[in-house]
Amino acid sequence: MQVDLGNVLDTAPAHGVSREALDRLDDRVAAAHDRIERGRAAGEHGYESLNLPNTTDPAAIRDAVSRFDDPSAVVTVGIGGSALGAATLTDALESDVDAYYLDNVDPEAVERLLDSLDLASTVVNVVSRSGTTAETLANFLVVREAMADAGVDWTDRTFVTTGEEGNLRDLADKHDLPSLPVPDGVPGRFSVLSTVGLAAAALCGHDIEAVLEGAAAQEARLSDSLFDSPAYAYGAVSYALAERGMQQNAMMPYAESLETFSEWFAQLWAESLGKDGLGQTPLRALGATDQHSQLQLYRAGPRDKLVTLVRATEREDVAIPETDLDGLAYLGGSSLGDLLDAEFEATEASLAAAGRPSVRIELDRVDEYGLGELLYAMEAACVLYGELASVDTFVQPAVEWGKRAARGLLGGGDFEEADAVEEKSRLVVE
Ligand SMILES: O=P(O)(O)OC[C@H]1O[C@H](O)[C@H](O)[C@@H](O)[C@@H]1O
Repeated sequence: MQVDLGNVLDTAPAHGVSREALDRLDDRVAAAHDRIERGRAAGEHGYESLNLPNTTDPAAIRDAVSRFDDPSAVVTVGIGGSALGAATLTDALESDVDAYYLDNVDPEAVERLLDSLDLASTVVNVVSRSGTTAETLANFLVVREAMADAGVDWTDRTFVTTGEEGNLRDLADKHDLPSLPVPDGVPGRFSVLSTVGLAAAALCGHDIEAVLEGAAAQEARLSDSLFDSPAYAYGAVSYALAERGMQQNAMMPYAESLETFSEWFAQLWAESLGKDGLGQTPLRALGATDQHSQLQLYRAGPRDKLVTLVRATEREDVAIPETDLDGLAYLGGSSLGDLLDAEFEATEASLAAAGRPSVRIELDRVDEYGLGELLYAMEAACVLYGELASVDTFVQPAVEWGKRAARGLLGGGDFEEADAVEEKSRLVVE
């Protein structure tokens, strides 16, 4: 994996993040790296996430799921970091096992999925670090009822990944369900390289060892200079640009297989860095599709965006047939991959021509190793950014207000937040 900052330097006159600015920032990167390494060595909360390539035991994961031989489908019931990491992996990789995610409580979507499944050959993978998340527990109760209605013993088809306490752990213990622990000191959005993200991938037959090898390769590149670490190069440039007004970061992979990765990145970046009135808003985009949807704004709208362009340099390809159709001869004889690459490079150059910064991230392939590199590098980039911005990267207190309000509205407790919902003013136009 490599990170190319060339476009940032080419557009430096428009935003000020020049080579000299990066040289000046590098001393702060060195200090941040030192803090990160001390946190990792001490197994401190959050920093422990960057130790996962060495602490996750893939054999234990494989052993725990081994009882489920040859499922037709895996339904992961979880939300946020308990679903998006696993989904990034299974949505990016091919498998004979269908992977689905119940990470919302939209009744029509839940019913549509359950009606489509052969529950007798489906594994239900329930994931919750806290074991108390309302959406996850509600969906699990619905899925369990559906299995009963289908004459399926839910205890035969359910796997649990959760913490040492909470409703889910109690349920797993009571019914002796196969389960895995979640690692201490690893927030959900940083947990893809642990049991949380890798159990579903293992159930789908993916090479989770290769995912960890890719992650370890990027861990080995962490250094006291942004110029020696792709992860730190990305984190430092994202921070420097945000400091100079690039308050948004459009994650735009040129690979359908990385579309879910953008959703995972959005949680990682938003929940980690959106603190104390600071942060960089992650936008989800897809190349080449969103050239025809978002590029107008990125190129000619407010000068407040970094665009992150991601691609694999090796992929399967499809030839474009030769044609005698007027005006289309230039397409014939090339390939869809050639066209995708041309669009990628044209978008990058188009942004540069308008003084808009972009960073190019290139993987060799979108395979388990490449995904491990990319996921680890983004996590390390995020941790570095948080150090440079002096925010508390590993907590997310702002999500609690809404949880208490929702719980109060459902009668789950006496919460003043629920009262605030009731008292909210309305201005309805019909
Ligand atoms: O894994 P769980 O405890 O169920 O939490 C699931 C998600 O919900 C929380 O509200 C946090 O915002 C996320 O960081 C977390 O990943």
